[in-house]
Parts: sequence; C-alpha cells; structure tokens
Amino acid sequence: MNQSKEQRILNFVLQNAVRGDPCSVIDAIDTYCSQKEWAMNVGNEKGLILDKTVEEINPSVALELGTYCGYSAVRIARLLKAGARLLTLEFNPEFAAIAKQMIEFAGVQDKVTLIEGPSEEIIPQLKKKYEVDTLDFVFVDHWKDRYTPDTILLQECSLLRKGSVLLADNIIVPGAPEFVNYIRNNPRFQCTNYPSHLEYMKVQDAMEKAVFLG
Ligand SMILES: O=c1[nH]cnc2c(O)cc(-c3ccc(F)cc3)cc12
Ligand SMILES: [Mg+2]
Repeated sequence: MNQSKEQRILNFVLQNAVRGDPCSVIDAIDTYCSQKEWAMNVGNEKGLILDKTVEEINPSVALELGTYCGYSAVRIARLLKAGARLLTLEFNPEFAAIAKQMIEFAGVQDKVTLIEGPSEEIIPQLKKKYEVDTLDFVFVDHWKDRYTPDTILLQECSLLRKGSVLLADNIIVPGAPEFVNYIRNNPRFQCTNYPSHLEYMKVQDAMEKAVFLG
C-alpha cells in the first residue's frame, strides 16, 4: 500500500536525525518539507515566534490543539523546564500514530501527553481525566473552524486563568477571520499580531497572541 506523506516525513527523520536530539528532528522535518514535500508544520520562521512565546511564559502546563506529525510538540517540549508538561490533541488517527513515533524518537515523550480525539470532547475532560488545573499556554493550530468554539470551550471549562496565553497559527493562510474578529473584540483578551510567512513558502501568514485577562 502506498506510504502517506506523513510516513515519508517520519522515515526521513528516522534516517537523518539523531535519536534523542529534538533539534535534529526539527531540522530534518524542515529540510524534508522545504526541499521534498510541503507539509503543514508550523515551520522554522513561525517556529521562532512559537519558541520566543514559550520561553517568555515558561509554562508548567501547555496545551496544543493539532499535533499533526509532532513538529511543534517537539518544538515546545524541548523548551519545557523539568516537571513541565505538554498535552497535545490530534483528531486524525494516522497523524497521531506518526506523531507518537516522532515524539518518542526526539526523546521528549516524558514531557508530552498525546491524546487522540476531537478537541470538543477532550477539552472538557482535561481537568478530571488529565489532572489539569489551568493552562499556562495554548498553541492553537488545528482546524480554523474550531479556533473560536474551542477558545470559548476553554473558558467555559475554567481552563484559563489571568495571564494564560493563547498563540494561534494561520491567521492569514488558510485564515481564521471569525476567530480574529472574536478575539480582538473580546475585552477579556489582550491581542498581539505577529506577521510572518506560511511555512516553507513566500506567502504572507501571521500568528495571533491573545493573553486572557481573567
Ligand atoms: O489545516 C491546518 N491546520 C493547522 N495548520 C495549518 C497550516 O499551518 C497550513 C495549512 C495550509 C495552508 C495553505 C494551504 F494551501 C493548505 C494548507 C493548513 C493548516
Ligand atoms: Mg498551522
């Protein structure tokens, strides 16, 4: 049976990166996806904005919506302090299976909990089933139509506290205009826009940071 693109990305990492070295995994994915096959990893340009945001917050508990192949999970987890953890949600079983292997190869599996399923079902379980109190950081990078409902759901589930930071990818491409309108007009969030480019392309994209004011 033909291999998927995601399996080809993983194979390239297994053959070209160093087991236990998250940076080599990140570099291998960026090399493959910029030279061989485009894929929707956040990439190295927007990845630097993600890095700086994570370093600034130094989160104890982080959530990622949209794991895909695990590129940003590895990117975030490599920066987490001892004892800190990342929960990452992926709806697509094939993507989740690839990401699991990617995260383990990178050696960050002790910091990452990969949860397979729809975000609208998992978010309400985070407190009781996954022992989350509140979230320090949320990377929003799943399906644009879920950005707003899941941001509302996070609030309804009391998962955000004063100072919780959301960072959303793909504000321009594919675009999340309804989310931008919601978050920028919501007095409970302080927003900052970070212009950048679509991963591996000379196309304008942007990330939006939204600090929950409580
Ligand atoms: O669906 C997406 N989820 C999360 N991130 C994405 C991302 O960074 C880029 C894109 C994307 C962008 C342009 C295109 F022509 C086709 C797909 C989709 C997602
Ligand atoms: Mg994205």
